[in-house]
Amino acid sequence: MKLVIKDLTKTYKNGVKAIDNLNIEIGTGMFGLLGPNGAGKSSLMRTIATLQSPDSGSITFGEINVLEDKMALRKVLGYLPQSFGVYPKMSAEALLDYFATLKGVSSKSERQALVNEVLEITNLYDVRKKNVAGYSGGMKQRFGIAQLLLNNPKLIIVDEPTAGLDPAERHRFLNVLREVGTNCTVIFSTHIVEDVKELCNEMAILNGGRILKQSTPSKARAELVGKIWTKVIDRDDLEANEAKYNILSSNYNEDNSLNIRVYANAQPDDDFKASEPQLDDVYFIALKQDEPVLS
Ligand SMILES: Nc1ncnc2c1ncn2[C@@H]1O[C@H](COP(=O)(O)OP(=O)(O)OP(=O)(O)O)[C@@H](O)[C@H]1O
Repeated sequence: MKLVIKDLTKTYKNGVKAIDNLNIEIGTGMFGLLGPNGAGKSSLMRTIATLQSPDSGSITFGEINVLEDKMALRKVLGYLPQSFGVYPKMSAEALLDYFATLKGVSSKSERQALVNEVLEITNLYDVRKKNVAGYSGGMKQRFGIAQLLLNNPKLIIVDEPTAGLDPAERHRFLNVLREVGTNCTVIFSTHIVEDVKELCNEMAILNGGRILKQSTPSKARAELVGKIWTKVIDRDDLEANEAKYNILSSNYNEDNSLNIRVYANAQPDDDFKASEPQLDDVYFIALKQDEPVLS
């Protein structure tokens, strides 16, 4: 099923235009929505999840007119918000059983089978008897996925789920999401380029409430072949180089020199070496091209 968003706009009461005439089509699979803080990711996700209304535009998911038939969308939606709030002192197993009851699964044995299944998928089965309130950040995020899987969603929205997770927990979380995302539409928002690289078959870069680019990670990188150049410079020369070249990023080397990555259609000068394009380059170029031109 395809999610189609047309001419979507949302301005908050304080005058901030968080979504600005946004158009996008998202098909089955893992879709990464990449953007810096304040880009409008949460606003877009909350709007798709029917938790807030836009000023104008349309959203359809398959046959469902999302803005007009909110209940129909909610039946097929699994949503993990950026912060889930406070958990009661209940075991994961008991809490999931309670959620399943709320979702209308009245048979105890059916609930048990369902709860066990989602605990297995999210790798929480061994810790099912522990209080969710005492779970680590990563376990809580996986629990968030377990609860949304209870109603077998066709559209899953997860808002910056890896923020604040340590590398091992992040890895475990991404593995769970990868498994979940094989036969439905998963929209995953993040400001971490690496998340998209590891997980998503489609991606879009969002800033200022607009889609700057939509592509696949590999296509987006392929477009930059022959256009990314690196050079080692003295750290004191950064400003001079910034004035001369289109620098995308710079990293310190052990000897305190800097490795700069530059975007240019041809080798800027003899000291530059061609470099294989990375997804970070795609992201930084999209954001740079979106910067207002100062006069
Ligand atoms: N309820 C609100 N009222 C007013 N302004 C808001 C509200 N929610 C978000 N904003 C503003 O809208 C813009 C987009 O915010 P949003 O939270 O959608 O971005 P984001 O990409 O999810 O960023 P972050 O990663 O920081 O959550 C920001 O300028 C933010 O300050």
